[in-house]
Amino acid sequence: MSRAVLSLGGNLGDRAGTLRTALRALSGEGLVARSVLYQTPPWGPVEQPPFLNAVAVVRGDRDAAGWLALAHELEQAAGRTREVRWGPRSLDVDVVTVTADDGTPVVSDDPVLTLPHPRAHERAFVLVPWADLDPAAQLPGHGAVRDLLAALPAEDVAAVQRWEHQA
Ligand SMILES: Nc1ncnc2c1ncn2[C@@H]1O[C@H](COP(=O)(O)OP(=O)(O)OP(=O)(O)O)[C@@H](O)[C@H]1O
Ligand SMILES: Nc1nc2c(c(=O)[nH]1)N=C(CO)CN2
Repeated sequence: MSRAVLSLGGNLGDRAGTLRTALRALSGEGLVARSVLYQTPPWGPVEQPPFLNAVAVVRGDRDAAGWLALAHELEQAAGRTREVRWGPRSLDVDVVTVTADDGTPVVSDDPVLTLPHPRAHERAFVLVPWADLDPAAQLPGHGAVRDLLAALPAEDVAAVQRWEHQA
């Protein structure tokens, strides 16, 4: 058994419908908790519409590769095609962390699955929903999620806004 933190986001089509469908699918995959949906400005160099983002915690029989496979299944079910890096998409699911049941974090520098996710610590669209869901969350190798948020520019954090009030 392992526990994974997943980041979900999308900025094309029916964003809320797509995210809620993916979160419903996670209910059958050991969903432990999920954040509400947040509206977030696009992170990265590509000019594009705002995203909706959420974070989910799942626990089940899968190993790290199994959580990545699930992430890809959810993206495919949402009709995702891979085009521009960091560009618009109907659904992106990233594996942020995987933790074994004894608390050991999975660490990997394999480009097919890098863990913890190498950019999570600098993304308010990941850290805000994650801290909301689990105020004591830790990102292995980087420390407390709340401290990482405190280190980001305040305007980046403030721009991540609760879009629905109840999950
Ligand atoms: N922790 C991870 N979670 C998801 N994908 C990962 C991870 N580590 C490596 N990858 C690999 O990254 C590849 C590209 O992923 P994707 O197209 O979602 O990138 P992106 O969303 O544009 O960028 P980013 O990874 O910065 O969010 C995937 O095919 C996957 O194998
Ligand atoms: N706000 C926000 N920005 C992004 C997102 C995302 O999910 N949310 N995903 C991206 C793909 O890598 C690039 N930029």
